[in-house]
Amino acid sequence: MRDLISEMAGCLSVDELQITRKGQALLNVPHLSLDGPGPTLILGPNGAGKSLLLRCLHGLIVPERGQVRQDGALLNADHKARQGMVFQQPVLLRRSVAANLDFVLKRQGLTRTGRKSRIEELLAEGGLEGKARQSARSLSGGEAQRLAILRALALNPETLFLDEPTSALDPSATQMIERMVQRASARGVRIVMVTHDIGQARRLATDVVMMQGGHVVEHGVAQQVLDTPKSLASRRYLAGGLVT
Ligand SMILES: Nc1ncnc2c1ncn2[C@@H]1O[C@H](COP(=O)(O)OP(=O)(O)OP(=O)(O)O)[C@@H](O)[C@H]1O
Repeated sequence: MRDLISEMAGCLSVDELQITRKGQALLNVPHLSLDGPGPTLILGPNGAGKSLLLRCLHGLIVPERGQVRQDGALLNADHKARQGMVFQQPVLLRRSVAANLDFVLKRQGLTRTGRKSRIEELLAEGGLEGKARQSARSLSGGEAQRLAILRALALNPETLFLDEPTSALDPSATQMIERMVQRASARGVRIVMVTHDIGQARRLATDVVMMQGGHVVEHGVAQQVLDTPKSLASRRYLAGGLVT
């Protein structure tokens, strides 16, 4: 089963990735391969380059050097169309909850009836039944983030990138998002998620990428990285120490 899920989700990798601004190296990743069976969580201090890496993997930023590959092929428009991204602040249309979902479902060419039943399914998945007609802008922070995730999932992505999706949410709202992430992962969606929440990494991750200063300082099985980190930077970060 693990092999099957891994095969479904494919392999995302980067080689010789470099981003510099004004002569300063912001990201320098010689190689990283994300091909584990479950969620990858990316951790590290502020400014470590986590969001930049996520944006490169999603093709939002084109690095001046290096390559991003999906299943060995250079990341292309087809790959990107099968990726979804959710940001820390949900970006929603000034429309109803249902219309936000309908907007993306129309791109899949579903009939009106098909879209209606898919919207119902998605609302149930996100615990937003009864909110279909409510303005998306009037949702609570947790509800809005769930809608943002549903909108990304509506396109049946192979890979879902999440950049600190729960950093502004309370524990119960966070738990709802984590369950959505776990269910998506169990359905074979590759999850790549940035977090500062070490407990969240323990709850969700199969593998953990630790970053510092634009470098991947460690990547391995979640429990090993979190319990017995090899690098000093990881040990300091996980101990809550100052990482410079
Ligand atoms: N467009 C840009 N121009 C110049 N510098 C940038 C740009 N985007 C990011 N940076 C810098 O790159 C570094 C890494 O930023 P990034 O947002 O990836 O960090 P992060 O690990 O996600 O941090 P945080 O946990 O605070 O969100 C930071 O020093 C940031 O200021």
